[in-house]
Amino acid sequence: MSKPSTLGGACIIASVCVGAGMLGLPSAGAGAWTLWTVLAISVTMVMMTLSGWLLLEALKHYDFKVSFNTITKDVLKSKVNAINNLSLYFVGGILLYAYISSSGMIFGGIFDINAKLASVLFVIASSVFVLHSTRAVDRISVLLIIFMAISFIIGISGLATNIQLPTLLDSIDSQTSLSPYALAILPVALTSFGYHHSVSTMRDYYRDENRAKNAILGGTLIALTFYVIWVVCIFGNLPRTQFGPIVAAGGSVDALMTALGSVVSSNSVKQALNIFSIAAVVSSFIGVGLGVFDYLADFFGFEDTKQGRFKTWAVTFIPPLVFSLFAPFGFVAAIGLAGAAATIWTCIIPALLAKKLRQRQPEQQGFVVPGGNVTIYAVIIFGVLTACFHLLAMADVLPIFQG
Ligand SMILES: N[C@@H](Cc1ccccc1)C(=O)O
Repeated sequence: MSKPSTLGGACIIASVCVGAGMLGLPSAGAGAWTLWTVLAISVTMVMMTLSGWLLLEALKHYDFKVSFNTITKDVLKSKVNAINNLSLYFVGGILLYAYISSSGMIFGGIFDINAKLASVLFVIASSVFVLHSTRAVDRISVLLIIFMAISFIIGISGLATNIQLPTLLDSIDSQTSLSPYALAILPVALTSFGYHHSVSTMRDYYRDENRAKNAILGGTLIALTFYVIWVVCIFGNLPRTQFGPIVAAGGSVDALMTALGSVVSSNSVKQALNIFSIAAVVSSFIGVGLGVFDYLADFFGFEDTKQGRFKTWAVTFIPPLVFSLFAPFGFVAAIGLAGAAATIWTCIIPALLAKKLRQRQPEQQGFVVPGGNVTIYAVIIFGVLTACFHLLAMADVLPIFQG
């Protein structure tokens, strides 16, 4: 059998990364604008790659099939593992919540119905695939990814040819200092580079840490490339001053698309961007939904029968739906909150695992992340600060861009 290619694994990691975070980046970065946003996402990419590598290094002491859950329980004990699991579930739940809220607004607008009714109909229609089987999700995902790829290319090339340098660099409004806004991007950027539940899958896929390491780096590099193109194309077309209504709408995807629609003259580019955003929301909803579904089925011990799957469906989708109907609080805020929680299992726990295992076995063989303890502390500090930035932004302590 031929060995799996590094590029294949890199694409898997990139497709796990690309999702809600990417859709939230333009609104989260509007305050800091192009240069600071690109800097913030680049720093995040480096830290999130290192944290994935630290998890990989920790896993090398175990069997290829060993998962995140098992290693955390073994090295850091049950209490920390419970926190790890809780934050994993929380991130899945809040991402579903964000998708349900934005799909309600998108489809409510398209079909001219109430957004809440649209959310309910969206959940029923899309979660059917998850309820049916992983195979159904696999099929529909391929279709959605084809739609996404084509519409992304058309939409982005339409935007790219229309980039205005003064808009991109915000040189008209050079008086305002943009740097204080850069901190608020980090939680959303952290979400956009979250892939860490797939690290053990990658290791088992290659059965070689060094190749898995390259696939992870390749994946985060592909994601970074997408994000930079995405942000530059949007910031080069939509002036910073026009982000006011988008920020006021909580950075929702449909508000972003409406604003883009007003500055893009080509109808086909407008349509392509709309199709892209819908396909991105639906595919991420189904992808994250399947992850949470499998996780909860295992957690509650629900069987893989019709009745069992229905129970799992209910615990997976009803809580985020109910929250989005009764407590809507904005897309970007939800994505940032996901980042603040994800930092636990994407930065802090991987660094602690590697640290503990380096102490346990000072004579290290095989894959070791470069930089010694400096890398470990840098990842932990980055993770803690990112969570703090989100909490500070929520408490109105960090400057928030209002447009
Ligand atoms: N990166 C994913 C979400 C995610 C976060 C954390 C871990 C795994 C996945 C997205 O932006 O949609």
